[in-house]
Amino acid sequence: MKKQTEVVAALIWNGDRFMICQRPAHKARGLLWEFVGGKVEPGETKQAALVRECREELGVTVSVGEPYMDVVYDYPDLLVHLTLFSARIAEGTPRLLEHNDLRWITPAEIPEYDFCPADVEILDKIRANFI
Ligand SMILES: Nc1nc2c([nH]c(=O)n2[C@H]2C[C@H](O)[C@@H](COP(=O)(O)OP(=O)(O)OP(=O)(O)O)O2)c(=O)[nH]1
Ligand SMILES: [Mg+2]
Repeated sequence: MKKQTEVVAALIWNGDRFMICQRPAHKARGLLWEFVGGKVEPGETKQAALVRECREELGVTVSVGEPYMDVVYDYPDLLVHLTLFSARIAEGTPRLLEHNDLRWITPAEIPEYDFCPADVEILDKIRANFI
């Protein structure tokens, strides 16, 4: 049986737009869009992991809020348990230290992007909240 991998990610709003990031081409699920984040390391809290990942990937310090939603998704290579937290940027301006691209989009623009399959359920919830 595949071991479940804990992944954390950030839902960051700026007015009526939220941030999405395009995964680098060379990684699993390359060039698909996602929420910034990554795998929780052993001994680390989810919140601390999210702060670390946002520093590593975008060079910003985030303040982590409440969990917005969590999903489990069974990829061929990985069983992901993804927890998406509401977060805000406390310090810094996002830089592409790892990602291919970054956009701030409205919920109405969600269909224009190809997201990681695990995120689809989350994006449905975001859209539903803004209809
Ligand atoms: N960060 C992030 N990962 C996601 C999302 N949706 C989704 O299916 N994933 C998957 C993609 C990856 O296979 C897995 C782990 O994310 P990751 O590649 O960002 O992990 P990481 O930053 O720790 O990178 P690495 O050390 O494994 O290279 O979770 C999402 O919205 N954000
Ligand atoms: Mg990552």
